[in-house]
Amino acid sequence: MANCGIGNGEFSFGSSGVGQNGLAKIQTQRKEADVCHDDSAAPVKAQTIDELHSLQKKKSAPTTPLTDTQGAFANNISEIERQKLQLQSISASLASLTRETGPKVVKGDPSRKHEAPKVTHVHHFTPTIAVSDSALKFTHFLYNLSPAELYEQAIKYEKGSFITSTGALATLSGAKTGRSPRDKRVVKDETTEDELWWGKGSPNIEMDEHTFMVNRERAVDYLNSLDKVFVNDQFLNWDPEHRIKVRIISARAYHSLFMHNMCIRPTPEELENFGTPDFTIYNAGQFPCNRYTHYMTTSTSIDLNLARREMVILGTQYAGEMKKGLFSVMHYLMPKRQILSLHSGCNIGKDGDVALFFGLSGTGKTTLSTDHNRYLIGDDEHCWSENGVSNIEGGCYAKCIDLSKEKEPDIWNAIKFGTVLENVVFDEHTREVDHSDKSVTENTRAAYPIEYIPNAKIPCVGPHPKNVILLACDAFGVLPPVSKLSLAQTMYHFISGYTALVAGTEEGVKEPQATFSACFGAAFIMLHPTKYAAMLAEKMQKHGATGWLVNTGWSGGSYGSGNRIKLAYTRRIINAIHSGSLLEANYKKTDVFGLEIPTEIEGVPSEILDPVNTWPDKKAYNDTLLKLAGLFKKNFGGFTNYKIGKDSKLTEEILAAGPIF
Ligand SMILES: Nc1ncnc2c1ncn2[C@@H]1O[C@H](COP(=O)(O)OP(=O)(O)O)[C@@H](O)[C@H]1O
Ligand SMILES: C=C(OP(=O)(O)O)C(=O)O
Ligand SMILES: [Ca+2]
Ligand SMILES: [Mn+2]
Repeated sequence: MANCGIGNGEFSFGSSGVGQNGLAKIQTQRKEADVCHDDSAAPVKAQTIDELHSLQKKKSAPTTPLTDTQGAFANNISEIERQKLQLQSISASLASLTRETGPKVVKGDPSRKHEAPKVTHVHHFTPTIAVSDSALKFTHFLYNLSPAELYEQAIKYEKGSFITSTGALATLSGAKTGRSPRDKRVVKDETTEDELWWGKGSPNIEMDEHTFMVNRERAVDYLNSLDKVFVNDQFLNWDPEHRIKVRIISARAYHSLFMHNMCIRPTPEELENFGTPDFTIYNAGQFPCNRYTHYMTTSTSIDLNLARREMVILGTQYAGEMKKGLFSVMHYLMPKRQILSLHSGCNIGKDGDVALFFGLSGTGKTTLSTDHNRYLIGDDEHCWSENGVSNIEGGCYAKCIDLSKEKEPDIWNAIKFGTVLENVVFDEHTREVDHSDKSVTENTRAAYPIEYIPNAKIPCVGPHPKNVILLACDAFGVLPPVSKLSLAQTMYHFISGYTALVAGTEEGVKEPQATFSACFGAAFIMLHPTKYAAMLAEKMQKHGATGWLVNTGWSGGSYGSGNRIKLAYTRRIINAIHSGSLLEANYKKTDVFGLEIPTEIEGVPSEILDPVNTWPDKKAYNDTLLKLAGLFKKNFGGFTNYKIGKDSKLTEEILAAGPIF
């Protein structure tokens, strides 16, 4: 028997018969010969506790197998050389540009002094004596840690980090729980002055190169002053021809795990050959910007410098800034290569039919692209090139407020070990998350690797889209649940980018409010909206894609009196689009917006398909419809002087595709 229970044998407080303070060994009646020995396993091969602990961990397996031609010795040399180059690269990234060349960097956790660092630091063999204290300090960096290592870092060192009952890492993003679009600045230089969209309606608030450098220095000095920083080297874009290498330097394990999940994770082999990143983010979000600095209006600044290929984050820890910041960069880089960048979700059916889901935050991109009957390509950011579509990211970022297992099972099940759960509330003992609790924010989020969705399509690429679905969460409750669009109407609604912003994702939005955001993502586009619109029209035409407008918002009245359209109905509408059955339905045309609406869809009550039926007060409906149409017209006024594409015929058609009243 291997189990020595109390009363069966002996128990003592010392290691020998007599305790250190001389207490006699406690003896039960049993004689020595009867003592039960646990001999079910061989004794550990260690003489000391430290030795025992050293047995627990083994070195990660070499990622590149030793080849016969190179031999172990040759490989060893190149491995040392490779690690030296990596240290130099990271030191260069963290360099102060006004003082010494770059900090002395050491790989590994400074708290684990007894574990010899994997590589010794880079020496700067300068004959001069260091002129600043910062030159004497080492910067420890934790490079592409695994989720388990990042969990330990977060739980040990970051307040507000806990493991939930399903294994996710609950974290707090601090004072900011949504993006800060009014604090996003872009360096205006000779090139970007002409290339980018500036002025009214543009998300690009200008800053000069010098101010960028002031903020960059502030962030770099802050990061170098810390005990350690996290470095992520990862990729964007699943299209191998147009893959972008990104480096994210951050102060929090939370940020490192978030980006581990959201960007494409390199294989060990890809990491060995990573080289110099194409773009670098300095996330010093815990540290504010300095309001005495020119252009700074708050303590928050998210600064993009395209010439330097760098982004600096000060004064916000909301992780979405990093993901959406990189999305802005892609909105600049990809169109230069004739590739259209899209703020859309994307999935593909079993027969290979691809659908895009455009929409602003909270309109349903993540919810509707995550469909148990289809393969998920991505939930938020895509490219459409000559080769078809590709996801930019390696993960999803789902809203969690009121998340239910029944309505969104795949997202629910993705909230497990490795997933970052932001700003949720949980039971202090059971660690069960209450997804209805808005105590911290309404914008609670889960960030998980895309393979946590069981039917993810990996690699995340697909052929040219068949359906282009424009999602609008209409808080006025007057847009039909679904309309079939002509190409001109698709372009009109794409450029308009209408929705009602749902509270939370952007700072300062407490109630849903009507908003127009060009290309369903004006906060992220860098060029004039008509550039993206022209590319979309050209691609839709060339590949014969059908446009649809789906209202995932209110029905039977505006926000406050009506109700949000049931997710189950929206899913059936979307199913009918995917299957092709909706294309064959009977249609009628609505007044004012001139939208083609189906008279019947399987599984959806026919009366809700024309919103006028759902409003008890018909006059209120008509007034609201005209009010919204007026808002559309006013907004589109800003675009009437632009030509879309080479074809002035299309431009005229688009102008005529808006509401008529
Ligand atoms: N009819 C509906 N269609 C889509 N989403 C709905 C609907 N009704 C409620 N929702 C909720 O709205 C939210 C949509 O958010 P999400 O899919 O994350 O938007 P996005 O990815 O576009 O930011 C989810 O919380 C979802 O549960
Ligand atoms: C992360 C965001 O994306 P979305 O809400 O579109 O999923 C955001 O807008 O901050
Ligand atoms: Ca989004
Ligand atoms: Mn989303």
